[in-house]
Amino acid sequence: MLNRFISLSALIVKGSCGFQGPGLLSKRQSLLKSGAKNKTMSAKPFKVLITHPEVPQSGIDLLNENCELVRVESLPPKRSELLQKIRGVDGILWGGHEALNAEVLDAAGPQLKSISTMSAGIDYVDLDEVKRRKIPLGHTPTVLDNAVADLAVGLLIAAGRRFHEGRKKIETGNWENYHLNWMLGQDVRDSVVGFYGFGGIGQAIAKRLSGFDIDQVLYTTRRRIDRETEKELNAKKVEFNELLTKSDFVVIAAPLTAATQGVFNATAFNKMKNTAVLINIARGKIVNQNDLYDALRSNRIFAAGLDVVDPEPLPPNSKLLTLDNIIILPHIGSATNRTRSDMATIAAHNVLRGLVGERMLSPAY
Ligand SMILES: O=C(O)C(=O)CO
Repeated sequence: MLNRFISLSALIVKGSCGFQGPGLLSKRQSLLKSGAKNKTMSAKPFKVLITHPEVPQSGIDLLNENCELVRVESLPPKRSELLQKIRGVDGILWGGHEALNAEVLDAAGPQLKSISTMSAGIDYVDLDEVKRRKIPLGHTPTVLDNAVADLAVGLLIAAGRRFHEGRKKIETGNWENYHLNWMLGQDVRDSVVGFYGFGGIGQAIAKRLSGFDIDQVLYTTRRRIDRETEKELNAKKVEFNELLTKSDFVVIAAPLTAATQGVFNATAFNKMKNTAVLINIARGKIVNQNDLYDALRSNRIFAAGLDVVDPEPLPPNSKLLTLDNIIILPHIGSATNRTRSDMATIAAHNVLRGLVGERMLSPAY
C-alpha cells in the first residue's frame, strides 16, 4: 500500500527527500539558496521539530537530508520541552496525540510553514487555528488502514465469541464445559455488518470480512461511496436507524467531530439487536461510555470490542473493566512496526512538501 502511495508521488517527486522532479527541482534549489543565505550558520535551510523521541528512523532520515532537526527527548514528551524547542522552527513533525493548539503555534512563531501529524485522526488539533494561520497541515491516513482493519476483525471475533470472558473463566476455575450451551457466541457467517463511517478503514474491514461469508454490509456516511466499491463489498448506504436495527455487528469507523461525538448513546443502544456486537476502532468519545456500560451490563446488547476509549489511558478502576462482555485494547490499531514506520515516512514527506510550498501527500484540509 505504501509503495503504491509513494510511487504515485514519485512520478512527480523523486529522490530521498522527495524533492526532485519537474518544476520542483528548480523551486527547491532556489529555496535552498535563499535559505542558505539567510541561515549562514547552517547548510540546511529548514529547521524542523520532531515532537516525539520515538519517531521511526524512516521519517528522521528523510527530513535530515535537508533540514536541521530539533528533537524533543523527554518521554512521555514534556510540554515545557516542546514549547522551548519549538521556537523559530519552519516545520513540525507532530509524533504524538497531544493538543496541537494556539499555545504551540504561538510558541513556534510566524515563520512556521508546515506541520504533519503521524496519525489519521486529527481531533487533537485545533484545526481552526491552523487554518486561520494558513499553515499547511498533513496527516497519515491510508497507510494505517490495513493494520487497523486487521485489529478490528480480531476485536469483532474476540467480542462476538467471548474471548475475554473465556479467559476469565479459566483463571477463576470456572471451565464448565459440561454445559452444552456453554459460552455460545455470535456467528460472523451470514451476519449483517453495519459501518458507522465507511472510509478507507471501514472498507478495509469489509473487504476482510467478505472472506467470512457475511450476508451484507450496511453503512452510514454523509456521502455515498462509489458504485463499484459498493458492488465489490456488497455494501448499501442506509440511515443511522436502519444501521442500528439491522446490524449484527456495528463497527464505528468514523472520525470524531461535533456531529459524531456521543452518537452511540442509550437511544442508539436501545435500537440495536440484543445479540448485537459493537466495535469501536475510531475514537472513544463517539460512544457514551456510561450508556455503553448500562447496555452491556443489562445485556441490552451482546458485547463490545473497543480499541479506543475516553479517556485514554482508561483508569484501571473504570467500571467498564468489571464487565465480562467487553474486550478493551489500549488504542493499538496502527501499532505494527511496518505501519508506524510508514506513518513516519508519509509525515516526513508531508512536512518537506509543505516547506517548499507544494501540496502535501495527504493534506488534512
Ligand atoms: O492514527 C490514528 O488516528 C489512530 O488512532 C490509529 O489507531
